Amino acid sequence: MTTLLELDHINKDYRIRGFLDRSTLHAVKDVSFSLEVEKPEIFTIVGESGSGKTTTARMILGNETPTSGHLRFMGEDVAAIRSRAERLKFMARVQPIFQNPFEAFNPLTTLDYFLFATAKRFLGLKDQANIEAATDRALNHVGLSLAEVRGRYSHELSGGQLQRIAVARALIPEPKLIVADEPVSMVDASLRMSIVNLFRDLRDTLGVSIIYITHDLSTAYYISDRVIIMHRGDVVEAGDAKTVLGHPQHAYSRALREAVLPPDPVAARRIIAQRMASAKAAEARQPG
Ligand SMILES: Nc1ncnc2c1ncn2[C@@H]1O[C@H](COP(=O)(O)OP(=O)(O)OP(=O)(O)O)[C@@H](O)[C@H]1O
Repeated sequence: MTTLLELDHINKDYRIRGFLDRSTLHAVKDVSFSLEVEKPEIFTIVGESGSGKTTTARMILGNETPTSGHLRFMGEDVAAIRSRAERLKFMARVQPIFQNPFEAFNPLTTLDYFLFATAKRFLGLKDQANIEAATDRALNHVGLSLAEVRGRYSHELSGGQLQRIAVARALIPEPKLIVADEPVSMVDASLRMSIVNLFRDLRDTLGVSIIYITHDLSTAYYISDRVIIMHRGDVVEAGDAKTVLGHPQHAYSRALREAVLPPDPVAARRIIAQRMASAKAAEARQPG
């Protein structure tokens, strides 16, 4: 087996400068996991707001450097990538998909422009026919074609369609890993499943692995192969998705599963804290 991605005891601290003092925020604490080339999978990171999911994603994408630990992609330490050429090669193989597809595309420019620019930058293509062929191929993987997208602006499409195009853009460089940070939270509820189903198709047809970051347990349960649950920077549970999400062991994971969380993060956090307190109280009442 060849290791695609390895997080080896990763920590990320931020120095917080207060009015009078400084403190350290441990955003990610001792996270370790790895993905294999030969076994493409949907690896999901679940947690509420502030649990360290995005920081972990940013480190995997090479946009943040771990405070300690090693993050390796295809055996190479990501923090050691220095040259522009090496960086471009890494970026082609590890592609991001972000939460808000409307922010991903400049509203004043047609969508095909971005797709062509990606093909030129990462595939080094110069000939327009080749650029268009690569773009069309990527769009076909998400159920679209260049003919449907050509000349259109982001405001002409729905969030769901636009997120599909964002997935197509990520596919153009032929990545081995996609890091999707809350990719469906701004998409209409009725279209969420179709986007996550797409991830499953990409895993199976293209052999691409996906790090799926979400606070949505239902899509996580439905598509994930493996899952880790993060809480305040710690991995509190890890393993096969159906086992972890179906039979959560940790009080926080159980609270997450049982909570039907409101969209307001403060209210969601309050509910989780209440449920954890009652779970702890129930555990304390258990004899032995
Ligand atoms: N650049 C930064 N400087 C200081 N603190 C940061 C920075 N980035 C993140 N943090 C803090 O690190 C913690 C983890 O944040 P992170 O964004 O990784 O969580 P998250 O689970 O992705 O939440 P969300 O879904 O809200 O993005 C939070 O307390 C956050 O405020």
